[in-house]
Amino acid sequence: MSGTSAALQPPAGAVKPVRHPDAPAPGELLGAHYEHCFGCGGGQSHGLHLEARAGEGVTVTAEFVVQAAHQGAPGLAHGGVLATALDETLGSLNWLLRTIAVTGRLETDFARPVPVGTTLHLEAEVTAVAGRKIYSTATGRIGGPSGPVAVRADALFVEVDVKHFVEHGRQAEIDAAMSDPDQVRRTRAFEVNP
Ligand SMILES: CCCCCCCC(=O)SCCNC(=O)CCNC(=O)[C@H](O)C(C)(C)COP(=O)(O)OP(=O)(O)OC[C@H]1O[C@@H](n2cnc3c(N)ncnc32)[C@H](O)[C@@H]1OP(=O)(O)O
Repeated sequence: MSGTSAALQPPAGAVKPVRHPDAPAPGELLGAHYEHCFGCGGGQSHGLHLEARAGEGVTVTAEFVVQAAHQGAPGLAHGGVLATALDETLGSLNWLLRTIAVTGRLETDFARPVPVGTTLHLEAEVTAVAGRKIYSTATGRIGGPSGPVAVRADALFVEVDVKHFVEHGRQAEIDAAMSDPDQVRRTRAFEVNP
């Protein structure tokens, strides 16, 4: 059963997403967009360390191994952590569009419990774009990439200007990210179209 509400139905006039010509080739790992991102960054010891890979069109696949630090009930992944894995995977789609966007709405179905030690196999795709609104969907499977769906989500991301981060982020982290001598890291911290 899907939890998709009317708010996540693309409006009339929505168009198919267009893969950016400079998007990573299908099969290529996207790498972390920001070292301190809880979803994908290597600098978060209890983070998800999710690894996403470009697919065909505007799709990605990703893997997340549930660690003991991600428990809710004994031996089981916390639902909020699973929602984070879906959010991060969906967010990584924006790198294929080369659009800076943030999650406006995320609707999640939890279909099966996910034990600690499980590899969650995630797939996500952008389904439609309407102005600044980006509609997308994702699944997380267990027992292999073709295993049963344990979690799924539908989302609306909203395109923002880089000012969104500069105006709202804490100054220390903004300054650190902006002054990174590595141009790629500086750019990807905010997923800005270079
Ligand atoms: C750098 C990449 C990082 C990726 C990390 C993983 C993704 C994340 O977790 S991002 C972090 C979590 N998200 C956030 O912090 C976002 C917080 N929210 C906001 O900043 C704002 O509400 C924001 C930007 C989403 C929308 O605000 P604003 O820019 O003023 O746009 P606004 O005019 O309200 O909305 C634009 C359109 O989206 C729609 N919309 C906005 N929010 C929603 C929502 N929750 N549900 C449905 N529709 C919505 C509006 O109805 C509007 O539609 P229309 O154009 O048809 O009228």
